[in-house]
Amino acid sequence: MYQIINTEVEKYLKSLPDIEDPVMRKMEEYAAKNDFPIIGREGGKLLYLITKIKNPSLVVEMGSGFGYSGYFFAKALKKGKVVLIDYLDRNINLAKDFFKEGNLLDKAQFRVGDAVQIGQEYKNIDILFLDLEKVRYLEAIQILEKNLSEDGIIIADNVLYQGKVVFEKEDRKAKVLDSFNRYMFENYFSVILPIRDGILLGVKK
Ligand SMILES: C[S@@+](CC[C@H](N)C(=O)[O-])C[C@H]1O[C@@H](n2cnc3c(N)ncnc32)[C@H](O)[C@@H]1O
Repeated sequence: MYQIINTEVEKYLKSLPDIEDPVMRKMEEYAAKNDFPIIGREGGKLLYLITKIKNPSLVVEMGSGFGYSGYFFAKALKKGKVVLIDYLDRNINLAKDFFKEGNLLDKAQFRVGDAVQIGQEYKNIDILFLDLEKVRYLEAIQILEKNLSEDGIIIADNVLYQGKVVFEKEDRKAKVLDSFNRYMFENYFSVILPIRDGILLGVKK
């Protein structure tokens, strides 16, 4: 794993005062205990901010895990819903439990199955969040882009892939992510924020 942000800067960022939400904290503890990769507090707060600014009617998450990223979307939603999709029943059931505890069940829809397949059922997606298998990012956007609303936003996590897109260009996943990033920069107005593992934001040109 390569260091994307200077360690001291990262420490400073983590030391700033933060929101307290017992369910969020519980989810972070679950992730740490089970070594489950989540977008993390800074990434989650970015999802929250974008949702507040955008005021979307429909958010679709591809690869929801046990609901941590979805929780930030749901918490920020004023209207509409977030669709959480994951392959694993176990993850989605856990997400339902956490959402229930956070009183957010009415903001969410839970789906089990392949996110690329299920995602296609939704039209006019205002925020499409990609956090599924990295090798499927390019396929996912190419299939789902027609389902985005006019000013839809794409958010993709892990696009720097622990720095491997820069330092291990021959790595199979790094290659696919590099192709995805290039596609997003050519066809969309995109930026990559070096938060944690790299988060890409894109809108139609
Ligand atoms: C990195 S974890 C998701 C973390 C979550 N987004 C968060 O930040 O809290 C990736 C998840 O995607 C799921 N997944 C991977 N490929 C998928 C696919 N094609 N369809 C549905 N789920 C998928 C895995 O089961 C795993 O739970």
